[in-house]
Amino acid sequence: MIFGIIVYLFLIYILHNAYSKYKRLNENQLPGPFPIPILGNIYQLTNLPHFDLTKMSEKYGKIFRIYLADLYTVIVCDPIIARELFVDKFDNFIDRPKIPSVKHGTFYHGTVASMGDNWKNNKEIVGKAMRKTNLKHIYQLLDDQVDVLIESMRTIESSGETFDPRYYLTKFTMSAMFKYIFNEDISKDEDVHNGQLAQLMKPMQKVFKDFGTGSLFDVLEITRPLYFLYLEWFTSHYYQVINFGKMKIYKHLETYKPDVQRDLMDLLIKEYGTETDDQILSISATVSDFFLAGVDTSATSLELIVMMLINYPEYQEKAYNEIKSALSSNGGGGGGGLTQRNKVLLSDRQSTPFVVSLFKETLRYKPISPFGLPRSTTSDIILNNGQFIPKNAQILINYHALSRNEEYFENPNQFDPTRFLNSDSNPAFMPFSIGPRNCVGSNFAQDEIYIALSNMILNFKFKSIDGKPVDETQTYGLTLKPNPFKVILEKRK
Ligand code: HEM
Repeated sequence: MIFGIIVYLFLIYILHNAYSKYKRLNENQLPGPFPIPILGNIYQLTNLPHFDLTKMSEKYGKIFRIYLADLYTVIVCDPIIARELFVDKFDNFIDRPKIPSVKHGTFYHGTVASMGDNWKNNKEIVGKAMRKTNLKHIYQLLDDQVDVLIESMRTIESSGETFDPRYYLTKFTMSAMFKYIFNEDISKDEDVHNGQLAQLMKPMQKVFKDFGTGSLFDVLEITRPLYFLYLEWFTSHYYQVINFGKMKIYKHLETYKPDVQRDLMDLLIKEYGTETDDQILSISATVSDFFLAGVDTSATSLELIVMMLINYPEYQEKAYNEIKSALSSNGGGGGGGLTQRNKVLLSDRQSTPFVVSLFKETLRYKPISPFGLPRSTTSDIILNNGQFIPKNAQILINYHALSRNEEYFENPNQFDPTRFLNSDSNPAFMPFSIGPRNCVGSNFAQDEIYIALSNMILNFKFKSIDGKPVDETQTYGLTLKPNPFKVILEKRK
């Protein structure tokens, strides 16, 4: 009897689920592959979904829909459409999907997870705080952190050991963020596996894993409420990151003076206030956003550039020669007088366009973030071409498809940094997204990556440990990482 009822309810559920996927939403609804009840189109995706979805766009066009289980998801593979959505019709695409993993931990506080007018308010506060810290202070802090990185590399080189780019570059971006937000120095000897770096790094890695792989329970409507409770009651890593931020707020408050701004935390305290739990959560969620969105992204970009420098030694030499000649002609700027400086500064960027192009081409050729962060529609909407997108649809930009689009890039499957030398901008190159909700840390990221990369190239030649090219395969996750590899460092004379 009970078994019969369960089977009956299950059949009703399947029928209802199928109906919700097969019913006609609008006469101009988006095309897309056939979804099955419950799983939708998940069964058509492999562990490299950005490739699968690029392939699908050959059949369904520049914009199409898939069902990730029950979540109606729009895949955008064209820069003009991306602009229409994220710039021209921005207000309709302002939100993030209201799924348990977005709500969990922050309850839609902070920058990444907030929605609508709350997001606008948060963005204004964070933008203001970042503009104020984006003065001389940030240049000095990046400079100091690069010194620590180069010193560690020198020690490795002189001891004959191999260099582990993931470990040291993550430590570099993590230390830069510690200095920027908390005004704290991380010493050369501190380990990412012990001490306070580890206190934050370990739970962050678990959060990346959860977000990166995604969960079926997040996208199945029937399991969402229980999944949210599971995340809240039985997982602790997101709260460890949030609580780390809270602990730092209280520590800051012990010495806080409203008219002195030591770091980003002081500015966030000033802008949000700390009288209510809500304000404290807003600050700690913002801090957690910066660590989660800004450490791994920059470290992975640097790791990928090092990989490309090894695999394309001719570009490594070209970059080195460009830096050397920029330092000779700009020699006095760093206090070196007539002698050549032995350190690259952010002010050298103008004189080293090839190094900048190397960074851009790596982000194009190997986008680190396959779909950026998902957006969600606030209402039904008709696009310029008449196509219909329903309310609460998830929107994903397929960055891989954009960067391999022949309409915008000649020989898109070729790694060629020179393509960015003569063109200031390409509408399909948007690694930091576009429109008012693009990456708030894009300037910070570009400064940090430039200063680390150029000084590494100036000081060392990178080689693979077996003389062969490094395997360029990337593993899918929140960021697309290469398989771990080690590097032989050769000191430049
Ligand atoms: C190479 C490095 C980076 C890349 C490629 C990158 C890319 C992105 C992308 C694609 C988005 C999604 C924007 C959207 O919804 O359309 C984003 C959002 C964000 N990024 Fe970055 N990012 C990088 C580094 C950073 C850094 C260093 C920080 C912090 C200093 C940061 C902080 C954020 C935040 C807070 C958001 C959420 C913005 C919002 O919801 O308003 N990112 N980033």
